Amino acid sequence: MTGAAADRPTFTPGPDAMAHLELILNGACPLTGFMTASETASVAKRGRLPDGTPWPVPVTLPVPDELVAAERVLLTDAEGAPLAELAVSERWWADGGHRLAGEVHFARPPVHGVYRSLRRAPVEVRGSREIGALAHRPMLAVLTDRPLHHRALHQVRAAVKEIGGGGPVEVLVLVDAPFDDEGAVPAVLAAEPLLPPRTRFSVLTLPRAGTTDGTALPAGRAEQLAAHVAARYGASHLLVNRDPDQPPAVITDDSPIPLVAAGEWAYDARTGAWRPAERISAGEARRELTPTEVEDMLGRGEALPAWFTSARVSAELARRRPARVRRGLTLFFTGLSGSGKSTVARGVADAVRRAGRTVTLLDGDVVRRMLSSGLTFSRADRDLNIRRIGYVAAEISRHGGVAVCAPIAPYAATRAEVRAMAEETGDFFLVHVATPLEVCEARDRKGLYAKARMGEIPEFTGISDPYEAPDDADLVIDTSDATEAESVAAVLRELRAGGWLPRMAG
Ligand SMILES: Nc1ncnc2c1ncn2[C@@H]1O[C@H](COP(=O)(O)OS(=O)(=O)O)[C@@H](OP(=O)(O)O)[C@H]1O
Ligand SMILES: Nc1ncnc2c1ncn2[C@@H]1O[C@H](COP(=O)(O)OP(=O)(O)O)[C@@H](O)[C@H]1O
Repeated sequence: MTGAAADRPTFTPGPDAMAHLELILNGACPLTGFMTASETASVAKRGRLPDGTPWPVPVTLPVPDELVAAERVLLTDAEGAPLAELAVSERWWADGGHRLAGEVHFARPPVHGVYRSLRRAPVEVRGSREIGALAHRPMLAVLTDRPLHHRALHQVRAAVKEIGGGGPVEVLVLVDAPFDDEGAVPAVLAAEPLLPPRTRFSVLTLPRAGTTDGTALPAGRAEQLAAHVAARYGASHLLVNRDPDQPPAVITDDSPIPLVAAGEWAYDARTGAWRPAERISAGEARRELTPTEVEDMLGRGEALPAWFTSARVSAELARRRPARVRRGLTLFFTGLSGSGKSTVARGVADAVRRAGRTVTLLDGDVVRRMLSSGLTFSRADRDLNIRRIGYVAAEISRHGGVAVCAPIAPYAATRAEVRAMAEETGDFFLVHVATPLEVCEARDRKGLYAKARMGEIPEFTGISDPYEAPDDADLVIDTSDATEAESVAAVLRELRAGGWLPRMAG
């Protein structure tokens, strides 16, 4: 998003650049600004800045074309609050986009981000330790973006013992969470009583992209980034948990603090306790549940087993991911005009209501009157219309409701945005009403196709404007040869099978 002031435009960085900016502003990296092309190349190649300072990942600022000429740019959060001013020293180009490099000057303490009070800057954590004996105590950093179940808790306790040799060790849990979503934060905090006594928490957002083209960080670089950031927080060691199925990460000499490899722990079904895997007799070792297994159990409303995780963490996860019969759902119909979206959506909404759930029907016509009046059928306006629907649906979902949406939504990228938005607060289910154009046109309930054919309505979907058929639909229906009741029943069947409706309803 760009703003207008002539001499100093404003700009809200995207998620990765925002994470980069936060690293610069809070002192978690050795940089005072965004990298130049040569700094980026050096870091990508050698894991070091040109002056030899070790640093594992590019820290760059991609900007839209209209910002390229700017000398100074005011960087703001998503709500427009100023965060910092960039004094541009270099403009460069990578992977199809412009980048700006230059010093960043702090404007105002950031207030954005979920759990802001827990987003402690490294200096705050270090400062609170630089007195007396604390300064010399080892501090083990644990970076996580997921809840700590029994396995992880055992690994932390074992590493504390290994580092401290019986003496006191502090633990710093760094929770990597997105800015605009609580992520795993509450579930991680729920494990506090089960962690060693001297444990503190800090929330941060690490960049996910390892290169300028947005590809994910390779494993070795992700570990290095974690080690550098942890060291800035004052940690003396970093616990690293390598997936035994993955090839070992390349460890360079550049790690600022020692990496402590977490041992492999498993649940011993014979003794009923977690133990190092090598001490468990063959056939008795049970590995922890996978995230998919956890998600499935939560979806069915089942409590997570006590051998796997604590009741506290389990309760927190159940709060965030209630059983699907109570969880928010965005049921999104897409298809050509006249394909049957409104008719089927109405029938489904009634049945879902009868099943006892709270439903809001966001039908195309009503939305265009209430939320999107004044918008045209240009691509930009259609996208805006769909984003508005997605935003409202996600909020309905956040409160456990079912949002049934029935716009044409012709563009795949915009539907993907809505899916991402909706999945932050609940589930998303996409129904493609794939009735062929000929059938829709023959129905021509509102006489619009005839007008479009005569050129009286420009940009008419399917005639003179595109419709990108989804390849990610959860259900495809064609209403050409079905009755309305049959089409409605097809959708309800899927909702029941997925667990969003009690089995007998409808
Ligand atoms: N140019 C053009 N193209 C497509 N549709 C048009 C157009 N102009 C008006 N209409 C009528 O508007 C309804 C589609 O609005 P939507 O909000 O669902 O469209 S979009 O998702 O924003 O593309 C659509 O209603 P449905 O028949 O319910 O789909 C049309 O009746
Ligand atoms: N199986 C079916 N499901 C939905 N609509 C059907 C079906 N069979 C015929 N129709 C008719 O097709 C038309 C679909 O219109 P509508 O639901 O407004 O479509 P859209 O919202 O996609 O523009 C209605 O006149 C409806 O009666």
